[in-house]
Order: sequence, then C-alpha cells, then structure tokens
Amino acid sequence: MSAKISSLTLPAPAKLNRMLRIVGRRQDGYHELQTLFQFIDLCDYLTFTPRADSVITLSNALSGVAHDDNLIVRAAQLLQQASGVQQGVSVAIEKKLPMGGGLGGGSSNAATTLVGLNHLWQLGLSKETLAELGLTLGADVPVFIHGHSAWAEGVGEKLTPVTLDMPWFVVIHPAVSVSTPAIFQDPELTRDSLPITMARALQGGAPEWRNDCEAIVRKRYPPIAEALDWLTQHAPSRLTGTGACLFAAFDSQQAAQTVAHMASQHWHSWVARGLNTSPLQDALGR
Ligand SMILES: C[C@@](CO)(OP(=O)(O)O)[C@H](O)COP(=O)(O)OP(=O)(O)OC[C@H]1O[C@@H](n2ccc(N)nc2=O)[C@H](O)[C@@H]1O
Ligand SMILES: Nc1ncnc2c1ncn2[C@@H]1O[C@H](COP(=O)(O)OP(=O)(O)O)[C@@H](O)[C@H]1O
Repeated sequence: MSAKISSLTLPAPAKLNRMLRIVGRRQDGYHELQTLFQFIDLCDYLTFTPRADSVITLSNALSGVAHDDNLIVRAAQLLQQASGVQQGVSVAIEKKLPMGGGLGGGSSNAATTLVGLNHLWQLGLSKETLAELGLTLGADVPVFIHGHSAWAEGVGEKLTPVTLDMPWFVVIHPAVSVSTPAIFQDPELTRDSLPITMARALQGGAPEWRNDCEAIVRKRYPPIAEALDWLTQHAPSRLTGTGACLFAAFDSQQAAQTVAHMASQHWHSWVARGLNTSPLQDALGR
C-alpha cells in the first residue's frame, strides 16, 4: 500500500486568452469560441490537508463568495460524489489572482483542487475524467487540468495543445469588475466572427489576434478602455477573457518592468512570464 500524504501545496496559475473569437451561439445560450490559452507564472496557492472524516473546510473565506459557492468546495464535493471516497479535506487559500478578472482564477482553483485531491485521496482518475467533471463547474476548467497552452474551440473544452512564444507580459487590472454573463448576453456582442484554422491562428498578429469581447467591454467600462488605450501606446494590447484584466507582450523582462512601473501609478499591475506548461504540472512532476 502506498504511503499516506500529510499535506500538499499546489499552485493554481492564471491564464491569458492571447486571442478570442466568438464564432457562434449554441441553443443553450453558451457561445462557441476560438481562443488561444496560455498560462502565466502568476498563481494562487492551495494547501490541502486530508481529513479522516468526510468534511470539506476552507481555512480562509474569499470575500463575496459563500462557502458552498466557492469553486474549491464545489470541486471537492464533485470529486467525493464521483469517486465515493470517504475522506474530506481542509484547504488553505493564498489568493493572489483578482476575482472576476479574466485570469481564470476560480476555474484554476477548481482544477488544482480536482488534480490535487485525485493525488491526495489516491483516486487514480485520468485527466480526461477530471476534465469532464471540471467542465460542469466552468468552461475554463479543462485547460487548467490538461496543463498545456492550447487552441480551444467549442465553449473552451475542445483543446489542442500548442506551443506559443513565451514573452514577458504586463498585466493590468483596472479596478472594475466585469460580469461575464452580462457581456455574453449583450445584443451588440460580435458573435459571428468567421472561424479560422488553428494554423492561421498560430501565425499570430493582427487581425486574428483580437478579442471579440473588447468593443462591448470598452463601451460598458470606460476605465478599461482608458487602460487599454494607455497600454497600447507601449505595445499591442488586449483583454483576457471578458476582462477586466488586459495585457501586452514584451521581449524582455526589463522592458516589461519599465512599462509595469509606469502602469502601477494608475492601476494594479504585474509582470508575468508566458508559459507553455502549467506550474501545476511542474509541481506534480509530470
Ligand atoms: C470568456 C472566458 C474565456 O476564457 O473567460 P473569462 O473571462 O470568464 O475568464 C471563459 O470561456 C468563460 O469561462 P468561465 O468563467 O468558466 O465561464 P462559465 O462560468 O462557464 O460561464 C459564465 C457565463 O458566461 C457565459 N458564457 C461562458 C462561456 C461561453 N463559452 N459562452 C458563454 O455564453 C454564460 O452566460 C455563462 O453563464
Ligand atoms: N475559489 C475561487 N476563486 C475565485 N473566484 C471564485 C472562487 N470560487 C468562486 N468564485 C467566483 O467565480 C467568479 C469568477 O472568478 P474568476 O475565475 O477568478 O474570474 P474570471 O472567470 O473572470 O477569470 C468570481 O467572481 C467569484 O464570484
């Protein structure tokens, strides 16, 4: 029998949507996307300590998120139900990623919980099974489970691993909260972009590397438009997901730091490296 693990700390990285096209709408209201996901080395950290009883606890609450709505709790409950495991877990969260910022922090927390508890509870479920479970929690969860930069279609769950350049990004968080459902429900949203091939997308550059949510987000949230206009003076800039965060790529860490330093006079900002494998994969050694 393998040894029991005492506790496990794992990263939950952020993602950027390097580009995002909306190519249709399904009957259930969800939108068909084409997007390139890339991880960055900006992470939340989750520490899992197993419990002999079946209780799931969080040692720190997230502001504005009820315990039972927390994606960490929902992911742990889902895994208990799917596997029939009798154990529980205590989870401590070190939150670095802004919530509702388009960096996918909630989805990433859910993915790290599924992957981490599969390991801790020694369930032996495949990544495919974990990704299927994760998709029921959010459209972005599967990419965090598979852990590689990806070309995504469908609602974000049809994933093809790709290798992208690894620039240094300046990421800015204008102090506004964007409602993802409200953006997707906006009648003026561009939702009929022509689908492109993955090969075409990987060539990069304008006009394909745009984000179809940007026009609506700019209109509804002037502070985001202002930040995009500011960052565009330094390098081509885009929203990630439905925002509020936006980013631009730089060739060197120093160039990114120079721009981030200026940005920090107005907004919360970070310098982060683009990655092709998730820090979660690296932490688990596969
Ligand atoms: C748009 C993206 C792109 O990466 O990014 P975010 O800005 O949220 O990070 C995601 O696909 C978001 O994924 P996620 O945040 O997990 O979305 P979900 O919880 O599944 O859905 C939130 C709401 O957004 C709408 N929605 C979401 C995804 C999608 N492909 N079509 C949609 O219409 C639906 O109204 C849904 O009720
Ligand atoms: N563990 C969690 N971390 C972050 N957000 C969470 C979590 N659990 C639930 N949420 C909810 O999910 C929403 C979306 O979070 P997040 O994934 O960070 O943003 P986005 O989808 O814009 O990238 C948050 O506004 C919050 O209400």
